[in-house]
Amino acid sequence: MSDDVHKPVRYGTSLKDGVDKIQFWRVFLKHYANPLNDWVQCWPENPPTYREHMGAYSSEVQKLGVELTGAITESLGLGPKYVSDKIEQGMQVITTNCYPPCPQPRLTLGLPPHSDYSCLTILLQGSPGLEIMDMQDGGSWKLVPNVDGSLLVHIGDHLEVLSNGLYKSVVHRAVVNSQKTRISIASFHSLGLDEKMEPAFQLVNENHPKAYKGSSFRDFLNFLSANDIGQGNICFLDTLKIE
Ligand SMILES: O=C(O)CCC(=O)C(=O)O
Ligand SMILES: [Fe+2]
Repeated sequence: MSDDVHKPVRYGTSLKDGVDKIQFWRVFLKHYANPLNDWVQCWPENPPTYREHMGAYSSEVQKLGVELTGAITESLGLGPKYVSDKIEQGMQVITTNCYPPCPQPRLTLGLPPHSDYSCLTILLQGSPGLEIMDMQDGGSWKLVPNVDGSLLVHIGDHLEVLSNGLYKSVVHRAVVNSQKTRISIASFHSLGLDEKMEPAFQLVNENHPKAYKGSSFRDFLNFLSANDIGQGNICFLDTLKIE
């Protein structure tokens, strides 16, 4: 069990076990994954096929993350290579979330409302439980249907920053149920640990002044380690906004 958010391999039950005030109905395993050869030997040895199977999944989903980032920067008029090479060399964190059945699911959450710090998150869910906040419907929670074999893609905080607010990061949470264990696998794609994400200068002008400060993945980890985000009153993106 580790509450040090800077560790490259962590498992635990809450966001920061024993530190955060509110505990959530989740166990997780979280580890770095890119470049695979640098990290795979730190991953769990059991079950014996874990490294092989998760390694194959991580590499494929990393390629998809690079491709999607290219398509998104192209849609912003920045060209497909604006950050995709940096994403290719950058951080990939894989989190496997396990939400056991909960006798009183209405009294807790699997994960509290949050947006991901990443540029992009690619999520595989085994059964429904992910909810997103629908800003076009007064901020109400909408359950994301589970389509077998499909992947879900979230815009993260760093893409909101890069686009100077044209793309919005998605606020989401995980709910639990009393019937069966739910598993999800999230792959977070970002720049290198110390590389700052800044709004693209091409998207900053008189009508759209720079709306966010630059920040790195390490800045996010420092924020996470200093704050209890499960209480719902503080989020990383808000600390980056320039009023
Ligand atoms: O389990 C889910 O559907 C959401 C997981 C998630 O939001 C996360 O790991 O950041
Ligand atoms: Fe998330």
